Amino acid sequence: MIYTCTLNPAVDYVVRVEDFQAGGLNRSESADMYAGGKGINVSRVLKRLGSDTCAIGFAGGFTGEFIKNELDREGVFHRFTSIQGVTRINVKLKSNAETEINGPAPAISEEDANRLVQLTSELTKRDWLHIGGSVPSSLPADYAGTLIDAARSQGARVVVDTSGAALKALLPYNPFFVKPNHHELSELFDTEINTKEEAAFIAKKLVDGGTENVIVSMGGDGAVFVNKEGAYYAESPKGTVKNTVGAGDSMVAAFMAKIDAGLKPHEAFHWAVAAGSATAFSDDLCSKAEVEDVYSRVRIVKAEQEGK
Ligand SMILES: Nc1ncnc2c1ncn2[C@@H]1O[C@H](COP(=O)(O)OP(=O)(O)O)[C@@H](O)[C@H]1O
Ligand SMILES: O=P(O)(O)OC[C@H]1O[C@](O)(COP(=O)(O)O)[C@@H](O)[C@@H]1O
Repeated sequence: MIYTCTLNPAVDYVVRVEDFQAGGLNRSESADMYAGGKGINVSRVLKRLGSDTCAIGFAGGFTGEFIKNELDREGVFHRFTSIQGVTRINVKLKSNAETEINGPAPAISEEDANRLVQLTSELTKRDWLHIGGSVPSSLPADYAGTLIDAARSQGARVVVDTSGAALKALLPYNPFFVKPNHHELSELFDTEINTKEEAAFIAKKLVDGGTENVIVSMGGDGAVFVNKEGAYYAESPKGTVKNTVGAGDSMVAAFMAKIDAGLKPHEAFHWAVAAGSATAFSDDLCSKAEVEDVYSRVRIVKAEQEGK
């Protein structure tokens, strides 16, 4: 079972405005709400791809109820730890450009935090623990590390999809897989990554440091995969981009699903790029059929030298 842990889930409120004017009255053409947050998106895609998954994390208030109801509707199993506060709403404004406003997290009590640690300590060596998204500031700085230790005590496999200080703090735990985008990787190494070669060079540093598999996603420019065996580059297929929210999460879901099904890491990478692009080309997250359709249009090539 792949457990996805979203410490700071969100209702994603997606509004489309024809020609957005900052400071003026704008009327939206459409407004849709989705159960969001990195792990929740990953679980939704895993379910669509036919993998066993369970979404965990903290949820509270009417927005927390909305998320649980949506997951029920899609048949995604979940075991959220209930909190007193209200789960945030993240605004995704689609106009001439895509603008995102991600809200702060509600406070998490020590008791609720401990209940989630207890839950992750019940995972077994057949399970995965995916930790995704931002970490509420009310939690202790080493909280996500505590979750990892708890899950690993029984042998669960750990995947990390966070950014900034949270990602930096979790790398010493040697995750099985991380998927920063090139901006997040640039920030982590205080550098600027513009090309696939540069992304592979920096990703190899993560592999040398103990992370087993690294995908660096680069939006419409594709992605790079690096592990101990070498590096691969992928081009994103061309298509009409409708929504890139959750494209990265879709990649992560497909990579885990295919490794879990026994594929080699570079083959799982091929599926991961297909899933990312399939989501970019659809209004919501990708379906299995959409991923299969895009798969044949993804080109991956092995880099000539490891890390190049
Ligand atoms: N404009 C696009 N055209 C085609 N594929 C895309 C586009 N944007 C994203 N993707 C696909 O989704 C993946 C993840 O997107 P990216 O924006 O890098 O991740 P994140 O959502 O984590 O920032 C990319 O590697 C690519 O496969
Ligand atoms: O926890 P964070 O970093 O604020 O991110 C949460 C947001 O990221 C998402 O999970 C989308 O992530 P990606 O676009 O990176 O796949 C949204 O659903 C959510 O609003």
